[in-house]
Amino acid sequence: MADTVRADTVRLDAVSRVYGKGQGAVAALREVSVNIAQGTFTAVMGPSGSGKSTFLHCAAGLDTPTSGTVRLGDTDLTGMDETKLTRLRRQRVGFVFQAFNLISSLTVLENITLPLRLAGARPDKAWLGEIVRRVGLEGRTDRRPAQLSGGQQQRVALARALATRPEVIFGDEPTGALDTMTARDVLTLLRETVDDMGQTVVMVTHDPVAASYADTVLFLADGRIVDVMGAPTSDKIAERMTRLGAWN
Ligand SMILES: Nc1ncnc2c1ncn2[C@@H]1O[C@H](COP(=O)(O)OP(=O)(O)OP(=O)(O)O)[C@@H](O)[C@H]1O
Repeated sequence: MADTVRADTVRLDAVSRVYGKGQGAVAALREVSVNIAQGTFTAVMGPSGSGKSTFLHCAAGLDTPTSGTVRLGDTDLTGMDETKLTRLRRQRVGFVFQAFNLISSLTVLENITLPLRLAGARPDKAWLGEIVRRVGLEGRTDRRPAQLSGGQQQRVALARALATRPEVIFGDEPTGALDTMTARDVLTLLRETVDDMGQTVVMVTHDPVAASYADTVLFLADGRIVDVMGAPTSDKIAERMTRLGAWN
């Protein structure tokens, strides 16, 4: 597949995000440009305050850049009103957060199908069965989130993110609340969605081991992409982060 040309799923061109005005203004992103190809797994790392969350929020249509453009496939998000952005996020983007963000009064299956119902789409039973099986939740779909372990809850969140067949899944520290072994299971699942299902995943993380599951690691410092690493290993990532002063 090395000679296959992949389309870009997410594309940022000269994206800047400035919070506040005048003397107190903070440039969280400075002219960031990056293309993220379909069917790839990208990790975003950088010291605290380097702009990782801002990057993710701008790329996912949760925040609007001060300047520059963000594209999802052929769609330019710049200038979209909140109603259109909400629809786009529901139908074309999946999210996995550190805190799982499941609804405690709903069953596992109801949580998984919630984005579909919000988007007014009819759940495709075969597809739901496939993702429930993939994330290893067979036989648990009638439970409530509180009856599941943290790792199982994050699997529900991943299944929920996959339910609408999104063009991209954004993860914000998706393994941040999990113990090491459980985190590895969830990372393996994310990796499999990329390798087996052609999913595109973009994940912010502080953890070099988590980032090593990606194809590419983007390093942010002071609002800029300062390095891009292919074929990452946790040692190479940790060394790069040390040079960025992340752990001083
Ligand atoms: N709503 C806001 N108002 C003002 N400044 C903000 C706001 N959100 C973020 N910032 C500033 O923008 C910069 C980048 O923040 P961001 O949260 O994107 O960094 P981060 O790399 O995700 O940090 P962390 O690893 O600590 O979560 C920081 O200087 C932060 O203080």
